[in-house]
Amino acid sequence: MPTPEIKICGIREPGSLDAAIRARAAYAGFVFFPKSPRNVTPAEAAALSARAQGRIARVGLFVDADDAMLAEAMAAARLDVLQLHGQETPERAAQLRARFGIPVWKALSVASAEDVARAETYVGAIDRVLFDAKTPKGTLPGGMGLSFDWTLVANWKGPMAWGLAGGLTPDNVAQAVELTGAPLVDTSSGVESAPGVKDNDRIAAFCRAIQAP
Ligand SMILES: O=C(O)c1ccccc1NCC(=O)[C@H](O)[C@H](O)COP(=O)(O)O
Repeated sequence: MPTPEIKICGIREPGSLDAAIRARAAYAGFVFFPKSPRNVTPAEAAALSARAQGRIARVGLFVDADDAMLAEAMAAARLDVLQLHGQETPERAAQLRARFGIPVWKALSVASAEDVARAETYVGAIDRVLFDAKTPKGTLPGGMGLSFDWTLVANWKGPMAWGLAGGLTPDNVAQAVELTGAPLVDTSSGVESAPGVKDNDRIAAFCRAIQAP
């Protein structure tokens, strides 16, 4: 089985970015969502983005963001990928993909087979679906350290690229990859010491757990 690509999400500090790069993660995620403990301002993202340039791909994460917020973040942070983590419809995803001309990923929250099947409705609108855990009403729509039943996406053969997120840690990511065959894994709280505080040793351990020596 090929080694999955790795995305470390919710990076706010240069040291965490460097740790992700050293650990050979493919993607660094910057969260543009003021309610998140991982939120970055466009100015903070611009500095991180400059440091990341050419070393790791930059994913901007948004939750039902309006056009003005997206445009400001895009201009500041020179993002490589747009990740939509709210209730964005296929039409909205397609519109943003056309407007910004970069790949769009859509996170879908999963608790049942029907949730997984919703990916089909995004064919032609997105470049990758990220299956993430459903979170309780009134909490953040991601980054909560919750996982879902991985058998729902085991060896998923859908019409687009995909990735697995939700509750992945250095201790369980190898098992998750073994069970699902996910081509990309995404973690945030699993490599933190507190909400919004990345732990460089955990970033390294997470990547090591699924990479060939
Ligand atoms: O991380 C956040 O704070 C966040 C806030 C709002 C929407 C999504 C958010 N994170 C999404 C991610 O990309 C996470 O990596 C994914 O949900 C998995 O999180 P975790 O279970 O903490 O690894």
